[in-house]
Amino acid sequence: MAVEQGAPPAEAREKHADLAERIEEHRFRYYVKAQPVISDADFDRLLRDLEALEEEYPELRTPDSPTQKVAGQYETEFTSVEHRERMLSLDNAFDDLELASWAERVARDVGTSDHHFLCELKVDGLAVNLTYERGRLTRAATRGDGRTGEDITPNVRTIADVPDRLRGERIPELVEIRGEVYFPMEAFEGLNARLVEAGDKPFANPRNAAAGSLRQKDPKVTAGRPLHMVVHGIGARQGFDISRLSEAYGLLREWGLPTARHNKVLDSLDEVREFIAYFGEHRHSVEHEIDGVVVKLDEIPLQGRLGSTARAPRWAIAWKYAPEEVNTKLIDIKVGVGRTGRVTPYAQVEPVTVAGSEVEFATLHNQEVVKAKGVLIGDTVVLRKAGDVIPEILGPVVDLRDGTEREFVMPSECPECGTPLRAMKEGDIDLRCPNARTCPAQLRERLFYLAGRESLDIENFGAVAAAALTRPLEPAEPPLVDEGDLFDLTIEQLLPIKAYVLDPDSGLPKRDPKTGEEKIVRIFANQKGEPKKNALAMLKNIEEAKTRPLARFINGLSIRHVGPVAAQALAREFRSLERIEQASEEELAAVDGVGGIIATAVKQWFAEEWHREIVRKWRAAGVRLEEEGAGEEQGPRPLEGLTVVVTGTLQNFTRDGAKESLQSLGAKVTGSVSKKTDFVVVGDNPGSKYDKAMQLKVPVLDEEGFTVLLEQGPDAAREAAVPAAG
Ligand SMILES: NC(=O)c1ccc[n+]([C@@H]2O[C@H](COP(=O)([O-])OP(=O)(O)OC[C@H]3O[C@@H](n4cnc5c(N)ncnc54)[C@H](O)[C@@H]3O)[C@@H](O)[C@H]2O)c1
Ligand SMILES: [Zn+2]
Repeated sequence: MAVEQGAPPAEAREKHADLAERIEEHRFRYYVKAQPVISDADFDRLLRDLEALEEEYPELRTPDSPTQKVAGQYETEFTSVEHRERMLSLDNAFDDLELASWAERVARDVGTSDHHFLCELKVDGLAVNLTYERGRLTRAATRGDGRTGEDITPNVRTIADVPDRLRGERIPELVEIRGEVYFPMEAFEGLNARLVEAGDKPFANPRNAAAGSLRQKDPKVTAGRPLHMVVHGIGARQGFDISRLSEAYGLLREWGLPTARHNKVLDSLDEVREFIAYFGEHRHSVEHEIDGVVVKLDEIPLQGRLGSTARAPRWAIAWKYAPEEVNTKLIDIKVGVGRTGRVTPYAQVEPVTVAGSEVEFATLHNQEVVKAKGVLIGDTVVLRKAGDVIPEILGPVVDLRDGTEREFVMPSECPECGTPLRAMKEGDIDLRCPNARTCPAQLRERLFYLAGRESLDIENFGAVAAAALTRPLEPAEPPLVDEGDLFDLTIEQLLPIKAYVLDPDSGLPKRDPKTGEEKIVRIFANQKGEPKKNALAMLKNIEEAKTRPLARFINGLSIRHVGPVAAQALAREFRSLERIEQASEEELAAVDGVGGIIATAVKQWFAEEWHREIVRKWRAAGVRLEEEGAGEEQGPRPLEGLTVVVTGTLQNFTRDGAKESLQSLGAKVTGSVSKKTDFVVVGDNPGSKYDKAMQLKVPVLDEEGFTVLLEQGPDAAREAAVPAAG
């Protein structure tokens, strides 16, 4: 096809001008105000759109296009300073193809296959240039447009990581050190709380907090912020010859500069891919937020051979991970009631996709947290979903407020039963619904937990069943008014039940997307009124659950402060629920892993008549509520006296299951390896406990060896162990 050399159509010019203007505006808000109004991902998309347009109409790619510049040139209240060497941005790779074609270009243009990749983490903060002259910090500046930055020397001097003087040997005449200043995630909530308290604007995320904290007129304000720095580059230099960037970092470190800990020099692109994949998985085990990996050519002479474009070096590329932060609208703040009556606010946001899943709700913990975050209902907020963690709201985008936003008010009554809420003890921040027995929310949540994995592990019994059995739309009388009748449920009781279909995240009724009406269904019966398969399965599973170990029952009672660990300890010590009930507070408190607070909570629990009634009904239904071999005819305890540590993932046991099996045979299970440990059971990905065991020559059992220990005892297991003991 013949290339037409005509001028770009007016439409394209307009689109270009519009995009360019928007990008400049967002850069100003981001770099100067530290209050961006769109997410980085949305910003990157705008820039990519502009690039695509310029790809199509190269004439539009003028030197002052945002694609050709590091950032804008802004008038600010700081003095401008020239960098001795330009500070550049980075080109991005968003997929493997882009990474591979970068590597290919590098290989072709350096003219030698003898080169190395230096992989670094991409720190999410703001770029700073430090100038050291004869070892003294003489200037610190922001990146600005890459040639001229802002002089922020007094502010940077307040950062503890940044040495005022370099120490050690071979200190050069002059060197520019480039790095990233960041604000730690853990300190972020506290900062916003203080800002809101003082009537100031909160920040939307830690990166903006870093920029805002550093670009302060008064360096005393900066000094009060816990800023850190990581060094990731070298600019101009005199009297400092380097041939490999990685080696230069070693020297910088000796001088006292905060170089990165996770850098790695690699030979091949495949290893680079592994590095990228590894930190994609372990993103949150790094001490600062990262948004990608920067791959650099390690050989400095070869870097020089490749040079730079107006915007970025050709010898480096930034691999960006999927963003974990998005902007969305905070539609409402609602409250939920948990199984112990705790009432927690949660955010309902306009649904967004982040880190691969759709998010509609985010936790807010309690009314104090809502206040500390400084968010208002109606705000645009930054929502973060990191790995498996529950989504959370970082902060509001204050600059988008239009005055219609309103403050959240914590309700004074339970949203499900109307009982006035209160703190259960003085000093408690959490408010609770005191109506433990009949509050539908608490009962539903308790049942859900009782049937859940940590307790009786009843399959086919989830949130929907818990709600349907306790608060059906029909019949008027629910089959369960508390957990007492759980083991007496019959299929006849289940068939007529009609209930809302609940959203598992919010516990709220789902709606028909077409009519907007709440979905109502017969939960346990089909159209013909016959039992559904899962109803029968549920009843069968409930029946089977009667024989679960005692600890699981204790855990499932939702006694305050009693979780799986305390439940184990109580079961192990007393071996029947009856004996736990009869024990004095002192006896309870004396048990290893129990203590005073739990002992009091257990006594208080049994003091309630309706709680004792639950236990009576369960017994009457055939639940034993004792450990096998309790009482006089105590079963054999072949592992009595042994101390065992379990680490890593086993195929046929959960961690708890492995523990329970050991404890039921009399072994003590502990969390750390010492000389007194008799065996360490090791599954997949065991970590440091395995190393410790090897070091101390403690016998290590794989899963097969573990089975030998359970079935044949310690002597046989010692033979099956990995390092022959002794
Ligand atoms: N939300 C908004 O409105 C808005 C506006 C402007 C820019 N931004 C965001 O800012 C970023 C773009 O800015 P950019 O030009 O700085 O590009 P960039 O963040 O993609 O990459 C360049 C920068 O990465 C930093 N960096 C971190 N770790 C590094 C390492 N190990 N080695 C080398 N450099 C490292 C350097 O400071 C360098 O200047 C993007 O994430 C963009 O989304 C957002
Ligand atoms: Zn209630």
